[in-house]
Amino acid sequence: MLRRGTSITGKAVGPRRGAVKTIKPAKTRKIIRRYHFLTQCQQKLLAKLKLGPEAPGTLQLGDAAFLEGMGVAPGDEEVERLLVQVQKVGEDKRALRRLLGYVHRELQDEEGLANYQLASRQGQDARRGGDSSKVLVEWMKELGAAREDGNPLSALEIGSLSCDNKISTSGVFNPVVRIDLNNSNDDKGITKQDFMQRPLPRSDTDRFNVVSCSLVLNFVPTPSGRGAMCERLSQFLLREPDQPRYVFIVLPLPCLENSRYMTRAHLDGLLGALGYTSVRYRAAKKVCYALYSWSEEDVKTGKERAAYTRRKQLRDGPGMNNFSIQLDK
Ligand SMILES: C[S@@+](CC[C@H](N)C(=O)[O-])C[C@H]1O[C@@H](n2cnc3c(N)ncnc32)[C@H](O)[C@@H]1O
Repeated sequence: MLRRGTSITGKAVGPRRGAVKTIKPAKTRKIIRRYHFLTQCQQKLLAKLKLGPEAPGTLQLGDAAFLEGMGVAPGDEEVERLLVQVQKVGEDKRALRRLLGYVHRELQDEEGLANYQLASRQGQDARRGGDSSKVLVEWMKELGAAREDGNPLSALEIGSLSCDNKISTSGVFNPVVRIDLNNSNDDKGITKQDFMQRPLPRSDTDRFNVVSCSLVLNFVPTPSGRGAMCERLSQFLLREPDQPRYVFIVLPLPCLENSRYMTRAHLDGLLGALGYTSVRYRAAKKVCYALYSWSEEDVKTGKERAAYTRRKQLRDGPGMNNFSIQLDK
């Protein structure tokens, strides 16, 4: 289907335009779909151009074709048609950089991002009956890790969209440090920060009992980027002995159930190589929740880790996707 004409910039739905704070469900889905479509286009264009994720920022500083693409009017029919078939666009580097510029402009549009986040926040309820941290809180209580006696657990929430999610309101976690790549400007308790750029802790003061990574890994565009994110998670877990240490990961169900390169067992193995042990897992209708405990002594090297540094096809079938996570060699 040709997706055109609708910019994620949208109309007066984002917080920066003032009072309107809701988006109709159909529009919510449209905004989220458009954003994911653009992210995928960007990923494919970068791969074709053999460029890294930082390239748009550099090209923006003076590449003529890229800047020309940035100047194309949103919803341009010809460009939209090319984007839908981006794999088939030839190897003309100039044309590819022009398309990249077009996609980049829309992805960078602050109001569009605010709308995307607003849509995602609203989508949380529609998608899975509430925010995913409900499951995290439930599991922490089940495991006896949660202490509501005035000595709660600390948490880092990556990809936080709201200060009102259970992770922040249950009393099980305190403090909760919330970060997100973008910031919808209406939520003062969320710091705009790329987790991959967050300064590494020098002591346990900057580390946490729990790192939550809900629907974030699938947002990272490349397998090696996802691997790097997985690798980085444990840097933010407490080192002090006897402290609970967990990561909570939520993924769209098809990432594990319908991928050629990823299964639940493979994810457990990959995280196992990084020192994690699976303690809870639940597949819901559209997403899956997973909780892992971590221990520094369980970090593997050599062959056990090397098995996850290559993309290996695990199964195949019609309609399967290519989601994968790859560790650095
Ligand atoms: C689909 S939303 C999910 C939000 C929410 N956690 C949930 O479960 O619904 C993904 C969020 O992850 C954020 N994100 C992706 N990569 C990130 C990174 N490297 N650092 C911080 N936030 C990131 C994006 O900005 C986006 O808001």
